[in-house]
Amino acid sequence: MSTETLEFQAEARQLLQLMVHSIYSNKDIFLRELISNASDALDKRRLAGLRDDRLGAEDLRIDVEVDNEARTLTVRDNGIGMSRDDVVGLIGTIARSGTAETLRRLRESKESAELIGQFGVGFYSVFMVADNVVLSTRKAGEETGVRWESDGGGTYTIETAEDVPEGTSVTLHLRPADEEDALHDYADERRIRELVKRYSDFISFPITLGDETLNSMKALWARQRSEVKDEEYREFYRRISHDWTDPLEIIQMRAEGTFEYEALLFLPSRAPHDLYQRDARHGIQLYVKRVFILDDSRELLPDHLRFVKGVVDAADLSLNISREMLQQDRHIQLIRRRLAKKVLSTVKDLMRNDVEKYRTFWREFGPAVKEGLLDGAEDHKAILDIASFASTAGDEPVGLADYVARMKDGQDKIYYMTGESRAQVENSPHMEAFRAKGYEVLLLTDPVDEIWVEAVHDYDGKEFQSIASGEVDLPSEEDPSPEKSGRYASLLAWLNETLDEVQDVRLTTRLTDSPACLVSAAEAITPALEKLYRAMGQAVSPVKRILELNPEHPLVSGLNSAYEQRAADPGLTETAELLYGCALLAEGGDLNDPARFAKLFTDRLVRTV
Ligand SMILES: Nc1ncnc2c1ncn2[C@@H]1O[C@H](COP(=O)(O)OP(=O)(O)OP(=O)(O)O)[C@@H](O)[C@H]1O
Repeated sequence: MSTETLEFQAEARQLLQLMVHSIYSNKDIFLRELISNASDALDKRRLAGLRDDRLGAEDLRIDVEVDNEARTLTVRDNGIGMSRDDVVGLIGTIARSGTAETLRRLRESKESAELIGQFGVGFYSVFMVADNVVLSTRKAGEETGVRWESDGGGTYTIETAEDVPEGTSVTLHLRPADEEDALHDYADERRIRELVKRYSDFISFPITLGDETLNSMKALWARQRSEVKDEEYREFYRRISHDWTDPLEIIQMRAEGTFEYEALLFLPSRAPHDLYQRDARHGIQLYVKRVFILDDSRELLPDHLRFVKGVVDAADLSLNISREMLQQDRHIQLIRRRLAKKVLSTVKDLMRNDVEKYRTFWREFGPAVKEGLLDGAEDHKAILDIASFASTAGDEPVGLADYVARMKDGQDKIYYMTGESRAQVENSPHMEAFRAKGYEVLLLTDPVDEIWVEAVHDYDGKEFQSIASGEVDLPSEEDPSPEKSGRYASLLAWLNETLDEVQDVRLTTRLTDSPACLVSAAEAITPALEKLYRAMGQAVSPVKRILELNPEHPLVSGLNSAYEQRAADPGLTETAELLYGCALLAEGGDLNDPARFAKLFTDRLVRTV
């Protein structure tokens, strides 16, 4: 058979370069990557066998062989194998999205090694320890096999091979050991034994070296928590999550009775890069009686908990269950509800007992969890219970229960303001009276906050109230006196007519230092939400807002007197425009015509110098 020489795809080549000139400290991990791939291939084979007798295989296993003389190490499985196209497409290419980005991060990052596994580039890690690699494989059910070989440079060779058994074997020609470079002697059986035990003990297929089985094969989720070492959990987490940081929290569950299942879940300690991408992978694998069935099982946890990783092993499902069937299955829905509850209650415990961990969790995943406030009401209360928000009360985020406990006498609402940043919200004029009177205000600055506050009515019977929309009714606050309103009546009417941008002009007690602010009508959408809808491509007609004036401010009272004396003065119209513009700028809004504002403003300044 003729041998073909092919080039690695450009990104793959770059990645190989990184591996060959590896500066990563932990080169041991190549073995775990190979075993992990072999185990995946065995899972696929077992599943294929369940669905098609011809693909079944006895004695699924992973064999490791070392040849000290030849300095080779082979990892062989009798799993699903690969066709020629598979080899070219999967091994010669990095097919997953985000590769360019990954490479950039790999090059720049100090924690580079931690990124290798995350993006499905595991196989290439063999070039950290080998200067030549041969992969022989035959796909289950196919007649002929394939032999692939590369030294990790720009090219590889590929040829048809007749005498290859079903499954895959990968033979590494090992580079000379160099302890200084943390390149150990991987032809040393003791080392191999130790590495398999450390990294791959829980793999559910036997991993053998000669006659010896190296791993215990115990499914971690079926073992008592007290029997499992933290290190074993961490390794397992790494395998299923491709995240090299340790998990934040481990959750183990077991349900007995009519419908039995076991679950082992992990809360990661940092958000994956694709958390907010629509096609982001979910982290739950489904097993049925220890047999791997599916990963990326979206049905097992609601979307807003998509970052949770782990395994669910259900005893009573059919091995033939498909994704479509999962969506319909009543038991699955039950599991989903229980898992979601358990995750939220675990976070609640952290909030009480381990604030550091809780804070990490909420910082990384809070915005995703809050998406759960937008759909069915099921977990609203549990989500609000574990939510925390920046607040005017201090630098640390506060929970709603704490907010409610601190509410002032007579206060019956939870005050909040949404916006793009803490500074913007905190310095906005709307905050003035609340600050002056000592009311705590929550500062909601995640984009999702704009939406959920519309959907959720109250917490613990206390209504959410935006301080930037509707009328403020601070307890014990009096409305601007009727007498004062009378004195300002003609100014208000005139401004209302003059300023096209506003829907109404009125007096307020909301302000102490600023002359004016803009508020949304109680039922209207906020400017931020308007912006958000536009960004999502929805047509929204511009929403007019209400200009509120502080009658105690010299600019407002002065304008009132001036208007009484010389209503026809065109300078007053400019003052009105400037007043409106200042109110918009103060809350971080965008002026319609910044050049005109700057000009009017400059003209005024000229008169003062
Ligand atoms: N022993 C094997 N048997 C069958 N297919 C394999 C084997 N090893 C690798 N492959 C195929 O090659 C693909 C690429 O492997 P690689 O290790 O580079 O990435 P991955 O396994 O997808 O991601 P990760 O290593 O991060 O889990 C695998 O997804 C799998 O389809």
